This record gives sequence, C-alpha cells and structure tokens, in this order.
Amino acid sequence: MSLSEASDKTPVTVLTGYLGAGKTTLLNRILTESHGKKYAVIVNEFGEIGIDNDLVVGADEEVFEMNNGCVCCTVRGDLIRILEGLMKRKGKFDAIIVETTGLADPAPVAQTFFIDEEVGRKARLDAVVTVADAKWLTDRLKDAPEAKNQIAFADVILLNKTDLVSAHDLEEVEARIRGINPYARVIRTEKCKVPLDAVLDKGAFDLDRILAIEPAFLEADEHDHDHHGHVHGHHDHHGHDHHEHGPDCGCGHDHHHDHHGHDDHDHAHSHGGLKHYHDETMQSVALEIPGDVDPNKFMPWVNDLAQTEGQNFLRWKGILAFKNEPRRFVFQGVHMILDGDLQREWTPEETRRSKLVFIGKELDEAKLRQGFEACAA
Ligand SMILES: Nc1nc2c(ncn2[C@@H]2O[C@H](COP(=O)(O)OP(=O)(O)OP(=O)(O)O)[C@@H](O)[C@H]2O)c(=O)[nH]1
Repeated sequence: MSLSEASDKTPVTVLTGYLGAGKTTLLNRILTESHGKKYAVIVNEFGEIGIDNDLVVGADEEVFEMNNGCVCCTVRGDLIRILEGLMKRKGKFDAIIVETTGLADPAPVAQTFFIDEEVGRKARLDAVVTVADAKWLTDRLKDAPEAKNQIAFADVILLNKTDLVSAHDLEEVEARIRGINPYARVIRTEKCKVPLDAVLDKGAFDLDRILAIEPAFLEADEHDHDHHGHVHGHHDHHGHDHHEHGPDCGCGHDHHHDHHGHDDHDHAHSHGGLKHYHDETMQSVALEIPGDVDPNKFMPWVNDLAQTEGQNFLRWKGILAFKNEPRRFVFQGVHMILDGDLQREWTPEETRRSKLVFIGKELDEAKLRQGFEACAA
C-alpha cells in the first residue's frame, strides 16, 4: 500500500446485485435524472452478448461493454484497458459507474482500482452499491453464495422491490442483511427510487458514517458478544469452484471462498423489537485505538495481514490517526489488495482516534485486536 492523494481522482461506483434485483433500473435512474453530471458506464455481461447495453438509456453517456470471460481474470484486463482509454479523455465525464453481472463477485472489479497503478492514480473506488431484491433475497442467501458476498461487500444496499413484500417480511430481510453486513447503509426502495447522492460520490465508502454508527448496532446485543467475530469451527468448506479455473490461475483472487449454502442455521435474537440474525459464514469485527497509531508499525502489519489472512477478508476499511500527521489516513482493502490515502485534516472538534472494520469469514477477532493494538503510537 502506498500513500497518495485522493482529491482529484475520478470517483467510480461499482454496481452489483443478484440477477433481476434492479441494477439496470437503478442505472437508468442515474442516467436520466437531471443532475448536470456526465457518467461513463461500463457494463459487464458475464460471458454473453450484452443486452443490458440496449436497455441503458441516456444519450450522452458512453456505455462500454465487457463480454468475455471470468470477471476475475480476463475481465480485469478488459476493465483496465477501458478505464485507461477513459482516463485519456478525462474531463469529458465526472464519474464512472461499473455495472457487474448478477453473478459476478465484485472483488476483482473493486480491486482493479487498487491494483493497476495507472488506473489507481486517476480513479478511486467511491462505493460498492448492491441492489437486493426484497422478495427473493432471503432465498438467494440460502442457495447462492454470490448473493451473500454481494451483501457482505456493499457500502450501500438498496433493498429494492419493497412493493412486493409485507412490512413484516421487509423487517425480516433487512435483519438478515444486517446479520451479514452491519456497516452498509441500507435504503429501502421501490424501483430503485433513491436520492442519487445516497449512492453516488460517497467518498471513501461513507467511512465516517460507518465508523460512527459502527458498534452501536452490534452492541445492542449485549448478551452475546461473539457475533463480533466469533470463529465458528464447523464451516463446511466444500471447495466448490464457481469459476472456470483452478486456484492457480495467478490472478491472486480467492477462488474457494464460497461456503456452500449450508448457512441456513443463522441465529436470531430479539432485543426490544430489533431482530438480530448472526450469519455464521460472514462476520464483522470493529477495532478502535483511542489515539494515534505508528505508521511504521501499522503499514507492515496490514501488509502482512493482507498476505496471510486476505483470503478471508471481503472488505476491510479504516480511518487512522498517524503519529505526527495532521491528516486522516483512510484505508480500504479487498481481500489481499490494499489502498490508502491521506485525506483531509482532523478538525479541532474531532478526537484523534484510529478505527478499523473487517467483514469476512473466519475472522480471528482476538488476533486482529492484538495486532492492531500493537500498532498504537
Ligand atoms: N415490482 C417491482 N419490480 C421492480 C422493481 N424494481 C425493478 N423491478 C423490475 O424487476 C425487473 C428486473 O429489473 P432490472 O433492473 O432489469 O434488474 P437487473 O438487476 O438489472 O437484472 P439483470 O440484468 O438480469 O441482472 C424489471 O422487470 C424491473 O422493472 C420494484 O421496486 N418493484
């Protein structure tokens, strides 16, 4: 991970969600609303002729398609080429939206913005937005590992098609989402009707908000601390490979991360009406140091962590106070790929503190905490 400035990079929104959830509906909304901005749209149709292209409206926007191969390998190459082409014409648009296929794992798409130096200098991953189908999500969480990953991965989740379910069922499905990803902002929508500033240009993944609300949700459940990152010993690793290739394709992506849908034994707890589901295959850990960290300790620690544990981290993010640094260090990771920026200065009203959150599988909270605390300045 290297240090760079975030300021004038083009924001990129990665749009994901299961088949039929409403991604195209959202995209059309973004492109037709009068916002005075120009978006370049990259549509990834997984191994088929892109019909989404025809469905996307908006005369001014340019739509690029990527049609070939596994998103994790060949498509990353395609994406880099398209992005580099776009960057050469910088100034013609304000932001980039990448719509991923309903089946794609968003990780390799998100990682592209950290991995490729040229792309990373000019574009920044703004947020991963997942559209979830209120009617079908609960079923898909049982039978489609991709659906769960997309929820776990998200910064913003549109819980769409609210017109198709009862208020009770909506509560249920939102509680399931929260059990997988307590950090995403969940917005209930019909036909993806949402103020665009809720999904676009969130900046650093809405990190302030995430880290501010953070343990409040989790700690509502005082009787059971282990959902912070309890390591469950009975995961079924069926090793099903949902990609066309084996683990040695060299793309650095985790091809064996799909637990095989045996996760229907989530625990539900109820506290004052707020139902809690703890997803057994997806956990989150939030860590805080009430002060500065030493970058000379932190950087080697996270880089090492990325190598050794990165497979299990879907997303990790943080805001850190580095010793003798007036600016906040904002950091994000997708599996073993990391990115960090020195951003705005800490304001006089803010207490300098350092926070990290992890969303992933088999997180060893005690070990992560110990490692992070050893980085204190
Ligand atoms: N009832 C209802 N239908 C919706 C809503 N939002 C979208 N739809 C419909 O759901 C269908 C799928 O929506 P799309 O936007 O094409 O979904 P998608 O995620 O792009 O689908 P794929 O490209 O197949 O992955 C369309 O017929 C939409 O009109 C909603 O809030 N309520």
